[in-house]
Amino acid sequence: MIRLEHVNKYYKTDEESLHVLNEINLHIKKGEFVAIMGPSGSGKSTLINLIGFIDRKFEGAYLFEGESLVESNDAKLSAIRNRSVGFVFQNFSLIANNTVYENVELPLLYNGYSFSQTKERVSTVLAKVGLADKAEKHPKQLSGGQQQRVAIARALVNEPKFIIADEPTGALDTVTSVEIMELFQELNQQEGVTIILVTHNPEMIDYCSRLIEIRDGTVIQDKELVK
Ligand SMILES: Nc1ncnc2c1ncn2[C@@H]1O[C@H](COP(=O)(O)OP(=O)(O)OP(=O)(O)O)[C@@H](O)[C@H]1O
Repeated sequence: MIRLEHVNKYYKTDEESLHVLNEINLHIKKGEFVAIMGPSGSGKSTLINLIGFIDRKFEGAYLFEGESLVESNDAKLSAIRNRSVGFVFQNFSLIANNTVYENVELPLLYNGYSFSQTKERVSTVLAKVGLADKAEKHPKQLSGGQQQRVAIARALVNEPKFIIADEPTGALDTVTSVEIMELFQELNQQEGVTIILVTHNPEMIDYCSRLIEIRDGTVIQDKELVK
């Protein structure tokens, strides 16, 4: 599904050029649950921004479902991003003044769904993440773990091809982190959701099917994890 070939990325200033991704070759298949680990500054965010169609300024090829996106303009890339990828962040990124329902509904607003289709989809994903009874609450009335479940529901509501979760448990306590990782695992194993997880926490890789380690912009290890 995701194929990177000889990808190099530089951040250039007047004085210097920083080589942040160095000859990345990666193939991520549908249904995988991939952990990306590496020290701070190793290039993880740069890599997921590229995979998530946020950044298209790099050298090399990105083939998504066999199609090269290098020539796509910003409008086409946003359209692909909206229908292909759901994002989950460390800080949840929910809108405080909106209800849970309104937060989850947001990605659907641009897609021309009817009121009843929207309601059906939002109810389905809220049930999937265990929040069927919280639709009318506001984020601040929920625990951190529940807020992250709302963010996961929002990421899923458009039925994306894959999910990028950037340190999704970074702001949560240990027990809640386990619950969130179990939810990701369940979504991956039972619903076939493809997940790319960035984490600093080695305990999180127990839930994943593959580990990619990055150092100084280079993949230093890429292995399947046997359960
Ligand atoms: N917009 C930018 N302009 C210049 N340099 C940048 C920019 N964004 C990132 N960098 C540099 O690129 C390198 C890789 O950064 P990146 O954010 O991808 O690392 P990371 O592995 O995600 O780190 P962290 O775990 O701290 O989030 C770092 O040296 C960083 O300082």
